[in-house]
Amino acid sequence: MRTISASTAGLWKSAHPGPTLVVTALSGVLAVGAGVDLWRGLLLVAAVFFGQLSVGLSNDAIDAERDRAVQRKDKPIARGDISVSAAWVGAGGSLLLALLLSAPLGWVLLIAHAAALVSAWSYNLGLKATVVSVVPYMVTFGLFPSLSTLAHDSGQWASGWAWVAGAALGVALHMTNVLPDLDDDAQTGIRGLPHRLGGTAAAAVASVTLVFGAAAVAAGPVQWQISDIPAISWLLCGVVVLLASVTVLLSLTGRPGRVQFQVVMLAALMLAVQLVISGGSLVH
Ligand SMILES: CC(C)=CCC/C(C)=C/CC/C(C)=C/COP(=O)(O)OP(=O)(O)O
Repeated sequence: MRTISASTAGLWKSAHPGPTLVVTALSGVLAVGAGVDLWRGLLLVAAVFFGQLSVGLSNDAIDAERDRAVQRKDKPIARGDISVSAAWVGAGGSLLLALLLSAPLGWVLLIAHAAALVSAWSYNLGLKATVVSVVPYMVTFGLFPSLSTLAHDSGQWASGWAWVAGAALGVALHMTNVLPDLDDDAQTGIRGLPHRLGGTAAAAVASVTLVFGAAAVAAGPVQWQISDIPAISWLLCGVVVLLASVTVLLSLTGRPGRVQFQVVMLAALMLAVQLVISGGSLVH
């Protein structure tokens, strides 16, 4: 019989803990940048955390058969550590909590968060195997900065540049997240956009979109007046260009893809921190 702690550990591992924590941290940093009150910020961070748990758990529940077929050692369901139904209960409960925690922040925020989650679940439910696999990532991450600005009392949508930057980072995340799984996916019939492009081209697209996202975060808040970009933004933009080059170089040298995904997540966090340090506003 499985112990409670082993099941909890399995559920946590199944929820894609790395991306869950990074996306949750991003919501916190952006909430600070948007000047959200402490209690509203905490509610938002908790809502985003549970929303991400629901995305990660449902992803593994849906992929269970395929992951078993290729004997994925990193998947608790495929290893037999937890059951598919446990993952579904966790995913459903987390989704409910995400929506309940979003509701006190206003109905526009609730709808925006629900839309971001529907988009992410649509990836899990089938879009991941199609040529438009990147679209849910663009929609979810395009909406993402607005979750922080809508959580503010003034309840505004984020500016266009923030949608563009979020969508661009979403593309980079998708392109690099699938890199380590290209062979397993080929065996189980998953042919999303990065699979069709091939590993090196996907890494190249990730690098270009990463740099584009960094440019939008640096120049967007100053209405693309290049001379007004603060020194700290230039500096962090330079670091992102370096990270983007590393992403391509790692692919060209045939290194395992997990590192590229971690590089993109690090860059996304850095860009959010840059926005806060430079005092850039998400709403103009
Ligand atoms: C739009 C969207 C899904 C946003 C969610 C943000 C994010 C990066 C979540 C991580 C969990 C996840 C669904 C990864 C993709 O799984 P996979 O099945 O491609 O890869 P896997 O084999 O590692 O589970």
